[in-house]
Amino acid sequence: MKASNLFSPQIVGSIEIKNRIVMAPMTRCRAIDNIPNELMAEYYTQRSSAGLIITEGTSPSPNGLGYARIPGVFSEKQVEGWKKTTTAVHKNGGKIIVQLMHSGRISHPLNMHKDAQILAPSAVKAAGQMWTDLKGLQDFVVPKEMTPQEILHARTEYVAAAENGLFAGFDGVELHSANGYLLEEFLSPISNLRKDNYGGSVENRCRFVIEVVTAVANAIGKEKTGIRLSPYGVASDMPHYPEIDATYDYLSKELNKLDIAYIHLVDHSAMGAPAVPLEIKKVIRNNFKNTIILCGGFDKETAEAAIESGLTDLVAFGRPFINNPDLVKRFENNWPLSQDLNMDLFYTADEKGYTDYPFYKIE
Ligand SMILES: Cc1cc2nc3c(=O)[nH]c(=O)nc-3n(C[C@H](O)[C@H](O)[C@H](O)COP(=O)(O)O)c2cc1C
Repeated sequence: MKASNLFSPQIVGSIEIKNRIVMAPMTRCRAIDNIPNELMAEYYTQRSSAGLIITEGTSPSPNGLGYARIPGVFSEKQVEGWKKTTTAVHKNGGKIIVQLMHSGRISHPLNMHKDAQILAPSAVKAAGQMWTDLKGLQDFVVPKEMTPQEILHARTEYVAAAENGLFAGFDGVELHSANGYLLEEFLSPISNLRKDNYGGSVENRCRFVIEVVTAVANAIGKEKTGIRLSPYGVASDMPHYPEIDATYDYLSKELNKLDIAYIHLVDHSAMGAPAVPLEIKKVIRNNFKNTIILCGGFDKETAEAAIESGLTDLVAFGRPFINNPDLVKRFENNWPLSQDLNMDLFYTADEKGYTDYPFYKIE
């Protein structure tokens, strides 16, 4: 039998990782008062045999805390809270990156501090609803169109949060420019109707993302900076538009010029979304010379094949890491994966369905 290619050490930017298995970012809503806690440290530590952990979406700003109980990394308490996770993961030999997720229009006032604002490139409401702890499911609201000053301010919030992330002990930062949140809202001409130099042409729609990446890379180092993209993704009401290919072709070329550590590409077809055309994955792969991470619906065999084909360097696994804290060991030993994934407990508040999934036991 051919040896697996999943277990060779790699270097991502400046981060040395022990295998090619990445734990995908997953919001789990355990951060009571938006502050990372001991329970979260335990959850990530259980999964620290991954070559690289990418945390759940973590807000750089009070304005980006759209969901109930998601963490931030903009206050001193949040930074102190995250240190518990980074210290424990490092002690266990793992590497961990914080995903900066500004939820933009995918927010509800009931989830946010009363002085926070729901901001987006344009005042275009997303279709759909979101969970609030106070009143259950609620419709999205019309966001406030960002002024040029608010755009500048949001960029400074990303930079401060990235710096806080390193101070909290993270090995790097992933900018969440996927799945319909603030950064992707700028990329799409359906959520971005601006008439200034942040809207209209491909170059203008990519401007905010490129400015944020540039500023973060300048602040913490390009070798510690990555980005997540979801071309053709439809999550959070992001319909397809005719210039998708042109947008991601341009964006990936610009990201290559910035020489950042990685691009993390998402394909949610395994979750019922339309498939991401292979062609756009290849375009991004060819345009971008540093590390590519692919994510979405992989198992051990398809991950090995994707690496073998040259389409990606690393593979991220999301749901399999929830109910298989020892996913890496199971892959290494060809042990069966757990089948009991409880989706009802994805976003609840306590340890059930979070830190209580068992490690594999040989009978
Ligand atoms: C419970 C849950 C929470 C998620 N939260 C995030 C998130 O915070 N940020 C993000 O970029 N993707 C998020 N995702 C998407 C995953 O990172 C991943 O792309 C998706 O689960 C597909 O990979 P899989 O088929 O291996 O599960 C989430 C997925 C799940 C299941």
